[in-house]
Amino acid sequence: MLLLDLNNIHFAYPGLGPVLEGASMQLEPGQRLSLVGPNGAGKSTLLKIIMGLLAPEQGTISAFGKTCTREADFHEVRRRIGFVFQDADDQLFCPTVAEDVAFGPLNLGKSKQEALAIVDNVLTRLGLMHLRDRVTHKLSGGEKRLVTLATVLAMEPEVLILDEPTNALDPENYGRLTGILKELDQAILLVSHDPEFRAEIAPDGYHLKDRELLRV
Ligand SMILES: Nc1ncnc2c1ncn2[C@@H]1O[C@H](COP(=O)(O)OP(=O)(O)OP(=O)(O)O)[C@@H](O)[C@H]1O
Repeated sequence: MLLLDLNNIHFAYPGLGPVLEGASMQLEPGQRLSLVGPNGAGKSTLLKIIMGLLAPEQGTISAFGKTCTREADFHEVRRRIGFVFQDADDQLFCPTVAEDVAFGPLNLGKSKQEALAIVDNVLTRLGLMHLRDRVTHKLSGGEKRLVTLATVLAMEPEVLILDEPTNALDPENYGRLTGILKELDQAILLVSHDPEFRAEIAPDGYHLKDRELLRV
């Protein structure tokens, strides 16, 4: 079963020229793919289409073997795909790190005790226990990036989508991130302008060029 199967996607923002014209891509279980292309090519737009935040004018999106058409279909997609946004501030909104990491599991119906166990488990795995009780908005940019990844992993997603995950990371935290990603079993789709990072995590993938996706 394909985790993601996009076929012939066409998309334009209202009143503007086309961003995607016949884009197709597939993601298989355990696969790690990168998505590259110049600034403004439409990478973030494509990720938003996958998550059902933008609707294509033409084409089909299947996730986990099911065609997604209605908004309700994408609720399941958003539960099963963990999306790490480009800007951590869009994703962290609780007073403390522990509360931010617990938010997703609590939302999925876990008890307070279960959620706290998940918080300690995920933060320990990522080597971030020292940040557990810190005030989220006072963290550094790099710390926020890693905490964002913790909030996403706490929900045990089946696929991870990472938009420029190495932004704001110093060499130590860059190394920590690559170490974490290599350990994960989840399929990964990552957008990154960093060739060293792509070579390490997802050397294969798609190039978004002339509004289409080419396998590279
Ligand atoms: N909400 C919007 N309304 C109108 N146009 C938009 C909107 N969001 C993006 N665009 C335009 O759509 C095109 C694709 O943008 P997108 O953000 O998907 O590119 P990208 O490949 O992710 O770029 P980058 O590498 O700079 O992050 C750009 O020309 C951008 O200006």
